[in-house]
Amino acid sequence: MPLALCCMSHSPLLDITEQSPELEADVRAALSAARAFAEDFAPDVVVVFAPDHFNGFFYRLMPPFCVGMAATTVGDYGSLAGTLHVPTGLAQACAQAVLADGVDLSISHRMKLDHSSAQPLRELFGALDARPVIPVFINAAAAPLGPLARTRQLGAAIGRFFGRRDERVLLVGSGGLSHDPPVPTLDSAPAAMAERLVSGRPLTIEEAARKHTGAIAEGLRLADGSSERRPLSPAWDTEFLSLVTSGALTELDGWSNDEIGQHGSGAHEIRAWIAAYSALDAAGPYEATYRYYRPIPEYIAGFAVTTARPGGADN
Ligand SMILES: O=C(O)CCc1cccc(O)c1O
Ligand SMILES: [Fe+2]
Repeated sequence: MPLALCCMSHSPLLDITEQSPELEADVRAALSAARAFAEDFAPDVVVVFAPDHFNGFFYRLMPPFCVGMAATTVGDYGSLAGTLHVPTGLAQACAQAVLADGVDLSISHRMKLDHSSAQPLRELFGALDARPVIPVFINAAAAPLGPLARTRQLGAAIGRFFGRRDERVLLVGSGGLSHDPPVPTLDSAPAAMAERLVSGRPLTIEEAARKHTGAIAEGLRLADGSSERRPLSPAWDTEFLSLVTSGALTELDGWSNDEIGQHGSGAHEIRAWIAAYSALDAAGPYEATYRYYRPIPEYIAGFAVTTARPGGADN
């Protein structure tokens, strides 16, 4: 029953670039607040809702949602590579309960995750395997995407499952908010890259290096105003944060994917937040206990960190 939540944006540029001391200290303080919250809550299990950037999920078989029974991270952009400690029996019971509750999902006994899972686990716990983790993939990069309502229902079903149990569960959502990072799409990628988006072959060393330098260069352009990618949308980000932190989750059902995409291809990652907040919401009213937001072009991210726990309204 005891649930708590921590949602945070991610960006590989947080790890692989050096920014002004002021910016780095500001972001570090927010991540430290999240870490203190997680440590204080001392979860028995962590559910990480995270997208993927064509590192673990490909068009040869692209599910909208997938719960991992066992999982490793690929170490893209120098993020932590290794094996998660997935409580397989609990993950199976969770998947079973979600299916019984009316939301279809896939499962994987060999799930691959990227920086979107590795970064929050490192920031919150210092390691991939410090706590039992159930990874939940939420497709946000590979069109077509379903309606936000289905992501909300997925989160709610997971929240109802844990609401009937005794484990202390930290719900983690990773990604967003507005941002338009240089992630390929099947429609627009050159042939060799499009083939990889389908087959899932590993990036060559040269391709990985180009992706790395390309992301760094894009962050510099976004920060100096010369980028041709979509700008960050602080007003939209703030509206989103107000909705999720106030419990107005069903209002998001009216947000279309076309409109969300106006705020960058990465803006679809708000799905991870919606799933995590909906899981918390399923257990009753909640209150946000921490909220950080800063548009950070240097990181290509409308960068937010929030924590929440049951409370407010009826409590
Ligand atoms: O994996 C990729 O290629 C995209 C990585 C990436 C870059 C900037 C900001 C992000 O939030 C992000 O995820
Ligand atoms: Fe991302």
